[in-house]
Amino acid sequence: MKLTVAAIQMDIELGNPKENIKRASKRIEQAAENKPDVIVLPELWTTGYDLERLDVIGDANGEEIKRIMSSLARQYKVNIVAGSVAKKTDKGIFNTLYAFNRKGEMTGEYSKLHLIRLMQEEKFISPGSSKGNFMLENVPAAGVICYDIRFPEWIRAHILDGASILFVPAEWPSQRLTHWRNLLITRAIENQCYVVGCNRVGSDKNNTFAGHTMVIDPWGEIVAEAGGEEETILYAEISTDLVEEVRTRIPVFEDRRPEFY
Ligand SMILES: O=C(O)CCC(=O)C(=O)O
Repeated sequence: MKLTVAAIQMDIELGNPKENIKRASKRIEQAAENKPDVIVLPELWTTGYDLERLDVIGDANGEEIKRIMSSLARQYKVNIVAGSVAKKTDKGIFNTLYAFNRKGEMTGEYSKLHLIRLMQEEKFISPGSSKGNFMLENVPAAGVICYDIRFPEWIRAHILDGASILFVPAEWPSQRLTHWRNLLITRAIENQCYVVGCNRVGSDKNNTFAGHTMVIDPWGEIVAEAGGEEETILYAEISTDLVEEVRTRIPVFEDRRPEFY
């Protein structure tokens, strides 16, 4: 099966959900003109890392974003991996990814498990507690968020649950671009899966962000990669047959020795 991905590499206006929702909706409309199978957004794209104000500008139970994204998915008959947003609940604020199918039904929800202390995320956001596997058409997929890719055991857990495409919305800073590119490529090689990393561009008061939205195939080859500064929509084709081919050629999953790990 072949799927076309459109990953939206956008700038985010700090603390301004209204403006960011307008921008992202416009980008989704643009991407939909090329009839991709799935559209992807970056991490915390409604608010940016305006952590101190998330209790005011976060989305109560994610309701507004779920409504808008579900309606866009239905309108354009496209799957949407709606990046992540700050979800306010009575148990705390979560950094939560949502996925929708072409009918606008929610197919996945995942709250970031690993919070990045370097950016003080843990002071304002509560960690999730479950995996991000979901079905994309008939293909098992998973979503994790940004810093999560530094934890190979967490990614492997999703792959062992069947995922053959890993979506990674991010707000990854430029100083660590080398880590972003190498971690994504390595996760693709070791798990013999597609990796779609969707990062933002632009700056906030603390960081400049790296862009370099990428799609990597299960052999570790870069199928498409955006630049580091421009807003763009990155298109790439995914072939699930290649996942099977690579896993047959080097049967890593059959050769594992988990009794020793
Ligand atoms: O791990 C990193 O270097 C960056 C992670 C990050 O920016 C995030 O999780 O938002």
